[in-house]
Amino acid sequence: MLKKRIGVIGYGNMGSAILRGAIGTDAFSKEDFAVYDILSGPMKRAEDLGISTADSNARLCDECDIILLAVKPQNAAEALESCKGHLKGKVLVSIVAGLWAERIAAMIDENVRILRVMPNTPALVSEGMFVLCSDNTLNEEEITLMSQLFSSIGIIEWLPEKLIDVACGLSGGGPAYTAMFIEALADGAVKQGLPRDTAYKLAAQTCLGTSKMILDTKIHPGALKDMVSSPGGTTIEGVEALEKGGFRYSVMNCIKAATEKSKEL
Ligand SMILES: NC(=O)C1=CN([C@@H]2O[C@H](COP(=O)(O)OP(=O)(O)OC[C@H]3O[C@@H](n4cnc5c(N)ncnc54)[C@H](O)[C@@H]3O)[C@@H](O)[C@H]2O)C=CC1
Ligand SMILES: O=C(O)[C@@H]1CCC=N1
Repeated sequence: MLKKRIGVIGYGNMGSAILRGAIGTDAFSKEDFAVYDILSGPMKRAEDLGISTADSNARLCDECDIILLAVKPQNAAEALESCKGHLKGKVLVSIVAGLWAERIAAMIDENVRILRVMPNTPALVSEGMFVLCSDNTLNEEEITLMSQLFSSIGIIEWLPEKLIDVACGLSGGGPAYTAMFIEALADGAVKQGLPRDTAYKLAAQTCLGTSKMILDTKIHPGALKDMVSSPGGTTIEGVEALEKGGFRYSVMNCIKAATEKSKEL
């Protein structure tokens, strides 16, 4: 068990993915966490896993040293309001998209050390991508603990806060775009006669293997593409079809749209 307890405000998609990912590792146990959610469903899901729950955000803050804010951007002000007077001297880790640390500090008006983090849902299977904000007010021990928490369930990267919006556009939302790509690959294969379950398996493992090659061998993505595309072969036919459909332009526009939205939130 850790010396510090982590309280999670909002046990939804992301809060539960982080928590369930972390308690599935050797580094953390259920006793290291507590949860509060305004809805009974998420509270019951946490309790069913043996995670302790508090009866309010204020009580959760009193019981924990580090508070992970994992509510939707539109609920952040209300959640922070309910913590007022209970955060002094604590660490607040916010995963809320588009909510700058300065705004959080102004909302709580207390002596709180703040860290922004941009996570993603593959945390649930310990393959998350976490961008941690290097402009923060944590002490060395807290930075070590946060690095330990997030690297137990994925890869971490420290970036200045001005780059968190683009990280939100790329890795925060990326699982949705990747899942759409996998679905589209599978649809294409189903059209060509492959059974659907087999098509999902082939598509997902192909994305997993390609990602692993890029991360492990550091091969340039363009070199990997060239390695597969034989002259006059099958793959270059597919590459041409993707380019005709504006594939790269669409993907670049997707990241632009998501980044701009994060800036607007
Ligand atoms: N879902 C994702 O893939 C990612 C989400 N994020 C960020 O994570 C945050 C949470 O997103 P999701 O988990 O998708 O949302 P969600 O809607 O699945 O979960 C939010 C939870 O917060 C609870 N909640 C709302 N107001 C509350 C309050 N005042 N006190 C306590 N609990 C409260 C809700 O009942 C809900 O269970 C968002 O700010 C989002 O920007 C960041 C990266 C990826
Ligand atoms: O779209 C959303 O609200 C969140 C932020 C990052 C990924 N998903």
